[in-house]
Amino acid sequence: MAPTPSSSKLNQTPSIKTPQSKYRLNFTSARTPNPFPSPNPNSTVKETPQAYHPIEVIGRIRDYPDRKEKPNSILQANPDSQTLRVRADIGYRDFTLDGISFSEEEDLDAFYKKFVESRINGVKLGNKCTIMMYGPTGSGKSHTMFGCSKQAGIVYRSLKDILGEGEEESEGNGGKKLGMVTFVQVTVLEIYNEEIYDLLSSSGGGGFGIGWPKGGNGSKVRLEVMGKKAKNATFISGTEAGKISKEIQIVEKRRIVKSTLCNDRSSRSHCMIILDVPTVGGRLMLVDMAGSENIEQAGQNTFEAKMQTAKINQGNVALKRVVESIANGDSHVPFRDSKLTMLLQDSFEDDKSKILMILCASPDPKEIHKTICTLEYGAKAKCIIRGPHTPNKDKIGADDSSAVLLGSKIAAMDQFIYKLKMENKQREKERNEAHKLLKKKEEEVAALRALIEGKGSAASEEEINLKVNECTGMMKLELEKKLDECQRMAEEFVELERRRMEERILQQQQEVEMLRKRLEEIELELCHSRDEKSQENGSRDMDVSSFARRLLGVYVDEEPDMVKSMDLDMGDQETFVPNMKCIDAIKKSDHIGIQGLANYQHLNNLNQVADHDVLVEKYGSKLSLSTLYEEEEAEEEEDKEKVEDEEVEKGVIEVKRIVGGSTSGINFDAGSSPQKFEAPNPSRGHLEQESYLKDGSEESCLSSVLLQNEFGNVDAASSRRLRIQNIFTLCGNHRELSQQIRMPTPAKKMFEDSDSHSTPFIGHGVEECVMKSSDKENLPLQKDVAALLDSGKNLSDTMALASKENYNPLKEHCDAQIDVHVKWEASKRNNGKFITTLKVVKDATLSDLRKLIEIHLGADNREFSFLVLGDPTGEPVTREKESTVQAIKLPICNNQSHGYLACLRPLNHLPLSPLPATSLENKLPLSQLENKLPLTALENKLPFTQCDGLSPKLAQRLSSTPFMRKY
Ligand SMILES: Nc1ncnc2c1ncn2[C@@H]1O[C@H](COP(=O)(O)OP(=O)(O)OP(=O)(O)O)[C@@H](O)[C@H]1O
Repeated sequence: MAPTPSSSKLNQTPSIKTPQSKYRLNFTSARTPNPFPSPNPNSTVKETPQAYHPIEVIGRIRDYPDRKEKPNSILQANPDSQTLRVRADIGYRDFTLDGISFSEEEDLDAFYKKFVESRINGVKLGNKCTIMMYGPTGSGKSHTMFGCSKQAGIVYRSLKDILGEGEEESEGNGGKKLGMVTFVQVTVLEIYNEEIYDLLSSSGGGGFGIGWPKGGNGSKVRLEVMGKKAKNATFISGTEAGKISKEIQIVEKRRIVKSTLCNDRSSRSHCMIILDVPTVGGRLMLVDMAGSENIEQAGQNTFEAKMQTAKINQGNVALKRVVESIANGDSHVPFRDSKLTMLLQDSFEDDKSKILMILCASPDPKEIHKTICTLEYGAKAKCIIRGPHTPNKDKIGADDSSAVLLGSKIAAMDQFIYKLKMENKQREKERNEAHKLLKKKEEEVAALRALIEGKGSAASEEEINLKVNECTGMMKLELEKKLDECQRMAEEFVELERRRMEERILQQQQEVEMLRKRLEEIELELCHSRDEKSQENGSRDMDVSSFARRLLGVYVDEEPDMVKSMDLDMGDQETFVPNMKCIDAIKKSDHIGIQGLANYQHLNNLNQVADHDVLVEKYGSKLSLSTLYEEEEAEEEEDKEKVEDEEVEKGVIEVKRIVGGSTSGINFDAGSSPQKFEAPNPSRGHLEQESYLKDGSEESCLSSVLLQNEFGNVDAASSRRLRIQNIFTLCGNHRELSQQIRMPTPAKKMFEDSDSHSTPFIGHGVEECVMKSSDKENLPLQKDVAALLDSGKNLSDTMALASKENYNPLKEHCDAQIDVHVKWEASKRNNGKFITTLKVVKDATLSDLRKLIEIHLGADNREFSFLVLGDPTGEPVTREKESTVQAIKLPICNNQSHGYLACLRPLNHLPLSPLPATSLENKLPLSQLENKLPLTALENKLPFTQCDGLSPKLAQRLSSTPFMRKY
């Protein structure tokens, strides 16, 4: 067992084991003198003027006088009488106390005098003292406090000391009696189960020695604690110690006691006797505490006993905590944990109060554990140090540290304050700047207001104008940018279109060139065909050859002086051209309505004869040839001159035969040369013409007139007549051309869709006109014209009449017959060449129509089949079905003339025409053609079929070219 530090070394070495001993040790040198001198002369406690131990601990070791065999004591006091050694089998443990007293050695009187009497003397002097009895049950606490029959206890002795027994002091004391305090007030309280009972008071009555109950809590008065004292506690006062002591002993019997294993009459409550000395203000508190044993050790097994023991221990434990707290220097001392500590608070806090703790212990080895606990408790209580004025003065060091801490805190706060000040200055500076800025803005606002309100609208107008100018400038810039962009885009577009047009023109030029070459081939083919069939067909081939030459001549670069105009005011030589038209019109006449190729050729030969002979005579052969052919071809024609001369001779013979054999209005001098014609006899004009028509001859009297007029061998009347005849013809031509231009959309569109733009449909109108002119039904018209000529009316009236009357017979004629326009089917290699227009009866079938077409085709005949255009199947009509299909089933191409379209599909797939599928006019925009005046030589060379679909202006120009109307 570790030795307990000796109390004797308290002032020398820090032997105290309590945690807060360091604080206590720091002030050992500043101890104040003990105001209550220890009665024990052997006490080692040194009184210091500044600090002292408020609790003096004395050990009281009981004795067992009743036992015969005393147990070996485990307690042994050192020679200094301040160290108690607890011996055990395994060692010992020393406890330093303020005094040790063995009851065996010192009875109560000696003990009282040694350790208590001095305290009581202080009470008599007005001091306060608390004497507590602490120890386990059966350790002699009550015995020491109250004594026994043989010995008086501390209570009596104290009362005796305080009240005295009437004995006067000796003269050595100055003749002054110690018993000058004549009475004391005594209060006896019981603290049981954390309740305070007034043992001097009972419900059943009061007064000393009168009717006190023997026990139990039934008559006890429970008191409340007010502050640090029991409220309304009963006290007894007296001057006689014996009586009071007796009374105390009597009421003490009212305490709750119970028999335990340790004590037959174990006190179960704390008893507190308060002796107040009113005359001096002294107080003596005597506390007999209940046993501090453990519950198990007390043998309390029942629930009530355990609860009771717990309550008792609650007071002891609370007192123990208070002592420890004070010893540890805690800022809080748990006085309120129990009623006992609450009543003892003044004893611990009052500087004038002194505590004497008597530790009662048993030397019995069986009680060694309780003994050690008691000694430990006392040793801790002994460590309590009180300052000179307050019990917690030992916290000065902490205060110093707190001061340092506070100083550092203050410094930090100063620094923080400085920082705040700096920030405040910065913000103040910012605020001033903001204030200045605000003032400046306010001034600006005020100036603006003044400007708006005061200075009037002039300034505002200037500002507005300035802004408007700015906006205008910006908009102008944007507009210029957009204009530049548009200009650039336009230039790009124009350039693109220009390139496109150039490419197109180049392509068209190539096409024209190709067309020209193809025409030359056609001419050659026709020449060959003529050569081959010249013997069979005679003069007809000559006509074809002549026609081919004419056609070829169209595409020869025209001479600048070449006349192609239809102006009626031209000279006689200029009438050659319209006369050619008349001749061509006459060629078209046929009594069955079919364009007779033989008649056409024959009449053409007549033309050739007239042209050639007259021109040779008048202008020379070269000039005559140059108007019809190219000069280069003239050389070639010289090789064929003989053949042509034969043809001319045949034509002249034919003309002579016609004129001579008929009664035509044109009289040829049979005996004269072919170049000489007689003027027609107007009086016989009708008859001659009628006979001519009846004769069925194809030649027209007008042709004769033309020829006669062309060569200038006619008189003025005949010339006038000839011109009117030309007008008549031209009016018919013009009408038909106009009809073609006004052709309704379906029919026109049909031609366009069938890629038949190059179809010479305009030619149909001319032929039709000629046919009607040559028809019998046209006789009245021609008679009217003749009469008109005879009457000498002007040309305009004549022309108007011709134009007007020229149309009516057609309608009547169409009632019995229909027009069938025959053409080849258009393809990539074939442009849909127009063949002719045939007149057939309504009942005619395709088989009948085939016969006529084959006759018309003649040498160019080839196998073909009819296409019923518009048929969804697109299939041609088979040969077997042609006899069952009527011509009127063919698609209508002209609603006014009841024309029908017979489209032929070649079966041998030979290219009928080398013309390209597209032509220049079909590609060029109409507007371009209209505006492209005058026409170039290239355009004048275009075939007549190219006029179809063109604008009237352009078509008229093209159709006015006489060489282009026939092919
Ligand atoms: N020093 C002593 N000399 C003679 N007898 C004693 C002494 N101490 C105690 N006794 C006797 O021992 C018995 C118990 O003592 P006491 O009642 O004083 O114990 P206690 O500590 O008060 O116990 P409890 O706490 O239970 O009240 C008593 O009969 C008492 O007479």
